[in-house]
Amino acid sequence: MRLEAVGRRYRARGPWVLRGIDLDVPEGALLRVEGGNGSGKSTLLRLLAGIDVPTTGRITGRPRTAYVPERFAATLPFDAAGYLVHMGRVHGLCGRQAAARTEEWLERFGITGFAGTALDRLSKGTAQKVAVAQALLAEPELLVLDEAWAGLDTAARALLDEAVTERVAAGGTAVYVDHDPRRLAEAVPRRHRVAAGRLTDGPGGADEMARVVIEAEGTGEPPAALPPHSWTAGPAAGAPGLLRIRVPADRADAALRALLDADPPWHIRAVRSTGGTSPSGAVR
Ligand SMILES: Nc1ncnc2c1ncn2[C@@H]1O[C@H](COP(=O)(O)OP(=O)(O)OP(=O)(O)O)[C@@H](O)[C@H]1O
Repeated sequence: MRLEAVGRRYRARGPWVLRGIDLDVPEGALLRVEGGNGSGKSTLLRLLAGIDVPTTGRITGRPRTAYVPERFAATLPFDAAGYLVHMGRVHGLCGRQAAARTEEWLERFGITGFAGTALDRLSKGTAQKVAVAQALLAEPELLVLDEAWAGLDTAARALLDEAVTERVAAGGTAVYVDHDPRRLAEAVPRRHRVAAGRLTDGPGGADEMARVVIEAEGTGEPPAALPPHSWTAGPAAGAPGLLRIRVPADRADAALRALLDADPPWHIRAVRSTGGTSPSGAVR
């Protein structure tokens, strides 16, 4: 997806909240958006999620997208399970898949007991889990998370961390805002800062954005030497026996070495770079 000269203001002749935003959102990228209060982070995320449109400029190449808003409006006339099934259908799942994923995510978040509870009667924490589950259950190509961790308990926050890194390792893209500077830091996000309506690269800059995705086939356990949260395995990676690893470019050699030195060694199926200033392309 690409943003070209995107601007947004909420009133004709009102102040520009965002202006002249050019941004590439490549597949397999993890983007963190930072900025002060009221700087326009949520505005940018709503544009990325496709629930708002730019006043000027254009957004092209939108993938299948799911969004967790900063505030979940739990006013729809559904119970928790009914809402998740409905959202699964909205995201393109068939009825049976939507029901199965609903059951799975209610269980993963430990809220199966609230399946039949009306949305507006859920506690804030449980409602937030439902808000997050609706975005994760359809395995979107682009996941947009606006402070999605806020209000979740420790176990649910860890589950969301894991789900996001899994999506990204599987080739999806995630964009997030979170007040905790350490959020997903181990997964080494590309950082962007919104200030005075403009978007700049955060600390790190373009050269450090390059990531390498490695696909390997094998039968053993993923090597312990791989960085934590860097890989996804089996069906989540696209096929049984497949391991998909996403690491900063400067750690790719070490990851390849760990795969080749494993017993039995992993067969390297593909290596490609994403983001950064280096050209991307598959190498076999
Ligand atoms: N729907 C709206 N109508 C009018 N003004 C809006 C609307 N949404 C946001 N704004 C204004 O746009 C500016 C940026 O708001 P936005 O919520 O995008 O910032 P933010 O960086 O996410 O803020 P915070 O960190 O406080 O959540 C603010 O001045 C806000 O008042």
